[in-house]
Amino acid sequence: MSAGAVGRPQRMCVGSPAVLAFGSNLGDREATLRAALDALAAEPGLHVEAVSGLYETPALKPAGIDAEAPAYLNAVARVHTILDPLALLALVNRVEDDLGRVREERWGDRTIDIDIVDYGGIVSDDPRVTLPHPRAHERAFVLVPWLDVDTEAVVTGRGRVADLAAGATDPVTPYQPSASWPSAHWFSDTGHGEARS
Ligand SMILES: Nc1ncnc2c1ncn2[C@@H]1O[C@H](COP(=O)(O)OP(=O)(O)OP(=O)(O)O)[C@@H](O)[C@H]1O
Ligand SMILES: Nc1nc2c(c(=O)[nH]1)N=C(CO)CN2
Repeated sequence: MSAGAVGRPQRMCVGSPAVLAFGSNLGDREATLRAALDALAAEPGLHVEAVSGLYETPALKPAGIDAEAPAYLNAVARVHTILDPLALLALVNRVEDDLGRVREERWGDRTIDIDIVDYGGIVSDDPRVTLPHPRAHERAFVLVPWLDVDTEAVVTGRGRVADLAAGATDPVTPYQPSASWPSAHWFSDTGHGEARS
């Protein structure tokens, strides 16, 4: 045992930090996002450390912004998890399925979408879970909420989230959540949701 270790409280830090992006443009969007957060927070292998505010964003489709489609609410959460990337993907896919996600057209309207934006800064070209998320660096609807939970965040290989957000052109409007939407440091200390004041 090294000198100085005796008697000093040690915090074990196993697992990896990860960043999840959430979007919803069908149904009760805020309630669905909140249900997704609650479902993830109830998982023993994952700790939700911080949750962004909500942002309303026009739907981005393969042909560009679609002003006729229902607008999204987007949010980002910073988590810590002992799940590896594929297990984390399986978990978020299960949460999506439980919340009525239907997979039809690419970038089609959906009750819930959960993407793994970053996992410990690693780079992977596995098509099942590409890291960092291959389009996160160009999406203001990911970058702006991400800044809420980590002002110093970096997209591996792309640069600082703050700089990328400043250069992204898709419109993002802060959305006033209900009183029960979690504060930015939800779960960080107590493990229980604390409402945004
Ligand atoms: N980082 C990642 N996070 C989530 N899914 C990923 C990731 N990398 C690859 N995938 C794969 O992408 C596939 C399609 O996912 P999904 O239907 O959520 O895409 P999308 O949300 O419509 O589009 P986009 O990926 O542009 O956000 C999934 O089957 C999943 O295996
Ligand atoms: N505004 C907005 N547009 C999207 C979003 C999203 O979360 N927000 N997600 C998509 C596929 O992941 C496609 N288009």
